[in-house]
Amino acid sequence: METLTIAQLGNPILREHASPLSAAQYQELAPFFTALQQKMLEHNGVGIAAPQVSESIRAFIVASCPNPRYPDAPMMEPTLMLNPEITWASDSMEKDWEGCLSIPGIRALVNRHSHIEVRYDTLEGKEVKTQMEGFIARIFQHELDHLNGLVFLDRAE
Ligand SMILES: O=C(NO)N[C@@H](Cc1ccccc1)C(=O)O
Ligand SMILES: [Zn+2]
Repeated sequence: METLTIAQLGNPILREHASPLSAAQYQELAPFFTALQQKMLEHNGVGIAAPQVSESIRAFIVASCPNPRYPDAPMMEPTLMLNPEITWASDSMEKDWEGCLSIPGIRALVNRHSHIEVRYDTLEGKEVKTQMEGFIARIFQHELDHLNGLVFLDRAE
């Protein structure tokens, strides 16, 4: 697999509806997911979606951590989420600043659900159901948008 490059806004791949993964694909994609996380870290990202490196599949990494781009971000273990879905979202919304590795140098205020319940599969094929709030819920919603051909500017207030 050649080195990954991050697609920039204007690249049609960012506007595609990404394809679901079959569980048979999970393990064979392990090297790709390692490269995806590395690419995110190289850019001080707190999340990254597969379509951003031109792989239109339903997978992303949520990896909130304090870094130069988001000094106040909460700490969490970087988590690979396969075939992720929101199963419940609060009526309450909150606005906060977002950026995107595909739209460098631009931040915008985006309204997101304050609390969500989600499901996703792990690389080992285990289904995880959990709830998220605040900045981590925000990152999840931002990444899920990428799987559906949306970017944060589409929702900027
Ligand atoms: O472009 C991506 N992910 O798609 N990375 C974003 C993730 C993100 C999402 C929501 C709020 C802040 C930041 C980043 O700036 O690290
Ligand atoms: Zn993004």
